[in-house]
Amino acid sequence: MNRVLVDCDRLSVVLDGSRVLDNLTLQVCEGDFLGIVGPNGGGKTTLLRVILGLQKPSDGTVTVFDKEPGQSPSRTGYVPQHLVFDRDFPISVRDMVLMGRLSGKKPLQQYTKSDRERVDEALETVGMSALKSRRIGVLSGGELQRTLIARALAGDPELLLLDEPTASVDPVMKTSIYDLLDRLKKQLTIVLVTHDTGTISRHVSRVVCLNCSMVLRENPLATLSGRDIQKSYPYDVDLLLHHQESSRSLPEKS
Ligand SMILES: Nc1ncnc2c1ncn2[C@@H]1O[C@H](COP(=O)(O)OP(=O)(O)OP(=O)(O)O)[C@@H](O)[C@H]1O
Repeated sequence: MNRVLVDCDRLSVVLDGSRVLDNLTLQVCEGDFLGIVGPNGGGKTTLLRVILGLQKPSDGTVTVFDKEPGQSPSRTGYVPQHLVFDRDFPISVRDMVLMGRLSGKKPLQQYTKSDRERVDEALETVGMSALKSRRIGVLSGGELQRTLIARALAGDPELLLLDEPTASVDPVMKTSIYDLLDRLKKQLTIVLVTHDTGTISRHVSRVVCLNCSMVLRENPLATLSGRDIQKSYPYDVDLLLHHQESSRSLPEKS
């Protein structure tokens, strides 16, 4: 088995009196591309926040790179679901991506030539080089997502956590973000929170469902059925099971 990077053992998180995660046991190993699906409010973002050290567990233990969460910031890249910023603030795409090099720097320490080179590589990787001088406030949803992915990559992480990176992008940009993740998964361990249940099976190596009753079911992809995913959602979902050569729909509805 590959090295365990994230180890959640009987993790529970209670927020404002509600048990958001309940007794969750989960490992993320080096080389995994793990998809996390589940309904709105199912605790997906909370799980990422625990892994990042931004949310303390109420019960259970979590280690990330064999340490307490948050102790290895330069090894973990994060692409948040929501970015709150002033759209009029005059910061360029390149400046935003440079922030990915801040980890480990002392206050007011200058960026180096190698920081800037790494940023240009990250922009190239996500296909944003041509827009590097553009103000972030005018970017489209897909361009902003690519910028945020570049910012995460600029820190040279070993583990990349993405929270719904395709939530507000059109189908073409969605495909291109998945193409990018397919390339990145050869070098990085990836945890992807998404509602794209019909798409992810083509890309990820494993899927974890955090469902309405906050009970975790973890299945090897081969045994994850349409009914399993449908049970996690309070409404009908369309599912496609993709094999390497062909695809077929799963008509199961509970
Ligand atoms: N700081 C907080 N205080 C109280 N409740 C919170 C807090 N943060 C999150 N919650 C609640 O915890 C639950 C899980 O939230 P979380 O954002 O983890 O869900 P999610 O699965 O990522 O949802 P979505 O798919 O809508 O993004 C929600 O009901 C949310 O309102």
